[in-house]
Amino acid sequence: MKRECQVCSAPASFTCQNCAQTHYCDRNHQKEDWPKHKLRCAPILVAHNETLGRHLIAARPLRQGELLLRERPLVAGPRVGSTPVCVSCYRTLPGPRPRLCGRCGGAWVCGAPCEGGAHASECAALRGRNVAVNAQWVLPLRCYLGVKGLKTDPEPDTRWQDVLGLETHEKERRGSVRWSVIQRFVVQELQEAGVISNDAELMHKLCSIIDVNSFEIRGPENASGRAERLKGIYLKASLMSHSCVPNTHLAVSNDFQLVLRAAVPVEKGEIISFNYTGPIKSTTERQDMLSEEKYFLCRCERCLDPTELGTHMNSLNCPACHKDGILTKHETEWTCSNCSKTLKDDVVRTTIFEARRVLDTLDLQNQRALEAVLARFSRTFHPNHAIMIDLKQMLIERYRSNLLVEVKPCKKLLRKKIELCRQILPVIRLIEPGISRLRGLTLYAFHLSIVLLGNREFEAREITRKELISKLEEAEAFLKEAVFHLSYEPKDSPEGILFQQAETALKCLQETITEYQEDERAQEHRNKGIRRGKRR
Ligand SMILES: C[S@@+](CC[C@H](N)C(=O)[O-])C[C@H]1O[C@@H](n2cnc3c(N)ncnc32)[C@H](O)[C@@H]1O
Repeated sequence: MKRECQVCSAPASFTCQNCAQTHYCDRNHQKEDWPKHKLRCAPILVAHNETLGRHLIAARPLRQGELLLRERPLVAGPRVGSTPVCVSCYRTLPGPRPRLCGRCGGAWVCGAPCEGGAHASECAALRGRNVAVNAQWVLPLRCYLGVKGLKTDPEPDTRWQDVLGLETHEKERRGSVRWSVIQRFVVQELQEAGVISNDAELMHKLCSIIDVNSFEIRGPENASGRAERLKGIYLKASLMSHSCVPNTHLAVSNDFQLVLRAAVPVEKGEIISFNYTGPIKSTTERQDMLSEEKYFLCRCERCLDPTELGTHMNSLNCPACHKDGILTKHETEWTCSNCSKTLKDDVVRTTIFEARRVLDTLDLQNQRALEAVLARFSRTFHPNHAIMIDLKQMLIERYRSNLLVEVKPCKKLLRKKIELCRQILPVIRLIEPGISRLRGLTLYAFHLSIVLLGNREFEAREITRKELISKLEEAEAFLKEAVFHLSYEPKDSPEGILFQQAETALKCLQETITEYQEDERAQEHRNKGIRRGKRR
């Protein structure tokens, strides 16, 4: 195909290296066009097909870690089911009697500066109406006011037009439980408040758009370290399709900037994906979430494989032949790999549902309770079942906190923590190939326990210095890998802060290893001298 210069339409001999989509006749025209071109230059393109609808693909081969997209949300706000947060800065409200906005009189804010900011748009709409703001409808109302602004604002933000073009799945949603909940707690309340009058249909559409397209973002921490989860609409990122084995790493910084990178090398034309459900869910759970909330059936390699890529995150132990047989799902039935036992799908679903209920109500501070549930569930679930991996992560976190308060970290606890990390790391590697936040965090926890245990064992003369060095070298390899994964986290996020600690820890560990190696060499030298002396 003949290529034309973007500026003068002459035959083009240069191509933009980043997007591989725009061409120029010479470098001067490329430079001249850059201020305009940089606004839409990205190595990913919007494509369309029957199954996925609009989706993103790689415009050229992508390297691991390569930046694909940086985007700010068009709008953000509290998510449904949020605890009361300040409607402007989103910090969890302090104390039992938070302050009401002095202008609209209906929204909780944490102080006078928060009466403007993100709250400004609905504040103006609610003024004089004597309405108590409900966190459930703050984000839908913001979207509604943005869309309305297309007609009423003297200089409207045309991006709201694009919001109206986002996927809604309205047909599937109409008449559903979700539809009734929105009718009751969003549409009806806003109609009663006199804010949306005859616009019930538009409000339903906007709520559908939020449910199908929004991203979860972490709000800022309040003084006690608590952060609320929020929702934001990112116009370009929302075109990305789902895969249970995604090829991107997605991070959102404290100022809500979304940064998307290639988690693995990606070929030109390959679909760009991320995991809508989060990684630690079984196929049964992911499929339910995706069909109930996103209205599609995932057909990715992980979902189609009854063993979930060999991880067995969806497998149960056979109740007939116990741990020898593994039950996996085939069509609508679960069959044992070892005997003729079968289970009906609804029986397994009830088991998973009950187990999740137990997990949701567990006291995470109680190590013994967590260990008891792990032991109990290990009779039913494969050791790598998503529920078991979740529990193991909870225990790793519990052990970490318990170890922090000990002057001399308990060896038994360290061994338990190491064992759990060892068990979950291979699973994470398979379901989150390439750059992975979860892998970075687990590797960091893993390395630290190996170092602490090695030191304790060496102090107690249970291992030699040589053995300690080899343990520290093992920890160093894990820490290096943790640093690699965490280096892609936003600097101001908890994971980004851990990255800085990990980098410092790596330097210290390398120095310690060098010191021990020198001591070891000096010792060997002395020993050789002694042996020579004895021979003489
Ligand atoms: C956030 S939107 C993505 C953009 C959307 N495809 C569009 O055309 O606007 C999510 C919707 O995309 C479709 N989708 C995303 N990933 C999919 C997948 N792996 N298989 C089938 N449909 C998918 C589903 O309809 C889903 O509800």
